[in-house]
Amino acid sequence: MASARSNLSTYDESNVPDASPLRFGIVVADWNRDITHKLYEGCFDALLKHGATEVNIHTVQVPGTFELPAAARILAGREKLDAVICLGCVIKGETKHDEYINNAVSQGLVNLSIATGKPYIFGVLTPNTHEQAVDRAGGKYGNKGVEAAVTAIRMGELYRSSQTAKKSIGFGA
Ligand SMILES: Nc1c(NC[C@H](O)[C@H](O)[C@H](O)CO)[nH]c(=O)[nH]c1=O
Ligand SMILES: CC(=O)[C@@H](O)COP(=O)(O)O
Repeated sequence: MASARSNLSTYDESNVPDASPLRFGIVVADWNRDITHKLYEGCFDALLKHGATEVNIHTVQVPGTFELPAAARILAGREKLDAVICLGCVIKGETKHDEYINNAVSQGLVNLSIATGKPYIFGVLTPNTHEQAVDRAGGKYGNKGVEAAVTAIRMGELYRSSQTAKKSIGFGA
């Protein structure tokens, strides 16, 4: 459903678990930083709103969206995390470069999620214009960073409970 019909910042709060036990990574791309920093603000505030603590939110910045999967994997190897949120904005140019970035990053993050069992969240805007990005970074269609945070809380809780179950029946983490 298009963002115009389903605001990115609107969700069922009763469906969001307590985030206080959860540990999050956030990786933010510098490209289009006027947009990505708005995504980060929305994401960070949404995590805190649902109980996450600042000490459990680990943030790194990378040059561009293409670097998000590698940095996310590095961060997940350095910190014990229940979910890793990746924030970027790839605005269509004259060539197909945007398609190569977006396809690589989306595939990379889903591959990481499936291979590791840990949720890597795709918080990347792929607009045709800067205006479309503004609309989705705290504008009239909400904030993609909020959507990414809520997804990370729900998936992070699922991951953490799976790790707890493993320990309870004797499997290592
Ligand atoms: N054009 C955009 C880029 N391009 C840079 C790539 O993400 C990458 O850093 C470079 O290809 C070197 O590996 N990145 C964005 O995040 N957004 C863009 O619109
Ligand atoms: C998506 C991008 O990397 C963008 O800056 C490329 O622009 P262009 O396709 O006009 O070279």
